[in-house]
Amino acid sequence: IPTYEECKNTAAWLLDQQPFRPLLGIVCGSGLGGLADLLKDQKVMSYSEIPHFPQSTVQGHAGKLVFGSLKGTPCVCMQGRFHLYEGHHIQKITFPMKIFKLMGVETVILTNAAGGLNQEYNVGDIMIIKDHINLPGFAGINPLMGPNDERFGLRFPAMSDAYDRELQQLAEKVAIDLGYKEFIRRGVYCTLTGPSFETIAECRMLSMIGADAVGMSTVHEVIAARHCGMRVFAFSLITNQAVMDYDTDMKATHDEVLQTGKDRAHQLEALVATMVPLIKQSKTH
Ligand SMILES: O=P(O)(O)O[C@@H]1C[C@H](O)[C@@H](CO)O1
Ligand SMILES: Nc1nc2[nH]cnc2c(=O)[nH]1
Repeated sequence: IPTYEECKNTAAWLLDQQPFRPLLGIVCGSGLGGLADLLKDQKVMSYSEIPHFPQSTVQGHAGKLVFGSLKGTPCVCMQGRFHLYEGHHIQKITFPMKIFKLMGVETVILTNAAGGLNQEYNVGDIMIIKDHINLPGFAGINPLMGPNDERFGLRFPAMSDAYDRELQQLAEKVAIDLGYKEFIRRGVYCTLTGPSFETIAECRMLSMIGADAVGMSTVHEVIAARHCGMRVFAFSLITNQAVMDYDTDMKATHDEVLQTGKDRAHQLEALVATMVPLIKQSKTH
């Protein structure tokens, strides 16, 4: 488990290596690493060269930290995130959020690939996350377990306002302006640990408890980011339909997940590129 001092060291090391003082952090979901291409004057670092950073092990997660400028906003982008199923300790999964905070990041945009549970959703839909269900949390898996370091945040942080409502509205407006009305959604994301995809009975249960999409990430990062006071906006790309019916041969595959990411890359990039300059930061840069 990284200590506060180790987090400080990593943040200082990263600031030392390159000229950007990022105000915005972006996390790329499976197959969505192309978002990093939005950044200009890039300075790219491999996770393997960054002190205390875990390594990416999943196809579609390059394992690179990219600094750069997006229409004037200094950004840091994780091209590759960490998942519980890779065997990382939960506090390693959220370590980059602490590093973001210590580098001065104010707002985090997280993205993921998810299965659509809501029967009205189609593959290729972009779902603005309005809330989450931390199902592993029900079984005692929460990134804030263990001693609390007050330098990051409160022992008992609220999560009822985890997903910034102003940013949700902004994203919806931008999406409509870009002509995405037909495939922009707003819904509840539920995380599971993976790596197995869900059974039919599990998908039915998740839908009944109020989830619109299911994935294997994001929630832990969001909890950590909110704990240390960053604003959070997140969206899911619905890469596949969750299988809800015994009368079908349909099944989830990582290949389909990556393919849908490729197919929608252009629209996702336009959404983020249009949104970012409209996000007010408290610091000037
Ligand atoms: O990092 P994300 O949540 O986008 O990745 C999802 C969950 C699994 O890692 C993978 C399954 O295809 O996609
Ligand atoms: N758990 C889960 N994660 C996903 N990531 C992309 N699609 C899915 C899915 O159907 N289920």
